[in-house]
Amino acid sequence: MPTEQNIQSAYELAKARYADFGVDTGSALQALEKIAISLHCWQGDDASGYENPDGELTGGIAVTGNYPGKARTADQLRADLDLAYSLIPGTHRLNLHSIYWESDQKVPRNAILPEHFSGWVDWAKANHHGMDFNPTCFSHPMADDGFTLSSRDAGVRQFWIEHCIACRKIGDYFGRELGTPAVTNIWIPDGYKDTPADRTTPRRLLMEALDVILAEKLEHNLDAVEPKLFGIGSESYVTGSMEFYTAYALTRKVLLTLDSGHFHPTETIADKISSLMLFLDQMLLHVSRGVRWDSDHVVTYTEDLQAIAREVVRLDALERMHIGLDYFDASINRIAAWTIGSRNTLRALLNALLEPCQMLEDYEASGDFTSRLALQEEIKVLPANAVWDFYCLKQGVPVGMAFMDSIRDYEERVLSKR
Ligand SMILES: C[C@H](O)[C@H](O)[C@@H](O)C(=O)CO
Ligand SMILES: [Mn+2]
Repeated sequence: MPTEQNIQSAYELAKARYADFGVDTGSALQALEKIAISLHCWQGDDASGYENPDGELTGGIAVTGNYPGKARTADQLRADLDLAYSLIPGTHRLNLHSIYWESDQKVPRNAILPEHFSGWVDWAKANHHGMDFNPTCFSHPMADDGFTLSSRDAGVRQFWIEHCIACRKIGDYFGRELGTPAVTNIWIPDGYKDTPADRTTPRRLLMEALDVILAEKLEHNLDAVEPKLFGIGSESYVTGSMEFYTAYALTRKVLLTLDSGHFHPTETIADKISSLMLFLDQMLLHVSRGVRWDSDHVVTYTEDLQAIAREVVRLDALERMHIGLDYFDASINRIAAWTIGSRNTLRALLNALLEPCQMLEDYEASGDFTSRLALQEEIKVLPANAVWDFYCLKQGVPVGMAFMDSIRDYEERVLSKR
């Protein structure tokens, strides 16, 4: 492990190197410190929640693996999250799903109330986390035929409308209590395995249902809608497609969510952000990693991730972008999955903040594409990691792989005993 002295010296050298390109590493770190990533609670227990923890995960999403020690109670999940947050530099948010209520009795989804989440709010207050929220429109008998808000059955639609309205009110409660608005993100799994005869009716029903759900203005809640290209069992048609939700978000003035795993494998959301943000006020990103048919692998330091981070930073609109993680991996230590994905996302954002944008833009504006390419290649190998290590040191979190020591220790002391 590098000594503090070595980390400091490496940082000074990196600082001077970046200064040659007109980049101030100190300003980049100040900007990074303000970014709050929303950690997804469902990585901690394979999206089981407390309503029917041994039930099947449905809705065309899948968790594979059986790594020991998954959290089975809210207290366990919070303890696991505490460890993850302690290994990630900065102050971050929690993204909660509605099936993580706390109550002595089973609560029907259309009857959940703020009081069922007061334990989470107390914990978030004590630990300075903002919170975000999600209706859970899957893993439920009312979603068994694959349709929820766009179901042709009015009773089914009504149930999910009531659930989503209840969720928005809980989001508003989070926002009010924690002094930072909650983003309540609506994702539904609705779609057909095979070619539909009528593509319009489910979309019209979804549009009408969303209009009812979003009718009441809530001061502390921000609404978001999340498109998807396909899911397992909805390969041929998804009601909530990109075009549907883009048009919906633009006309209803809500946030559009882009999940980086929700598109064709060769399609990146990086190139969509600049276009959409010219027309949208705010956006939610679900940072994920698609691998073949799966949209939810742990976020690694890929070129795609770096390209997404560059677009977010170049927009100069970090206050208008909400950044959350979204993946499920039960084949490795779940706390490590949160930590690795979060640290990678932050590292990609730091790399983007260290980019000599002005130089690149000047070359481009003057038509000097040769120098633009030369500089783009040069900056790939500038010492960003020395700046990252220094940031971790200053934030009091482990540098490099040292975070694994805490995870192994916790695994031995706590997870192995569950
Ligand atoms: C569990 C989440 O609601 C889910 O991952 C959603 O955001 C999604 O991306 C579904 O594919
Ligand atoms: Mn998502």
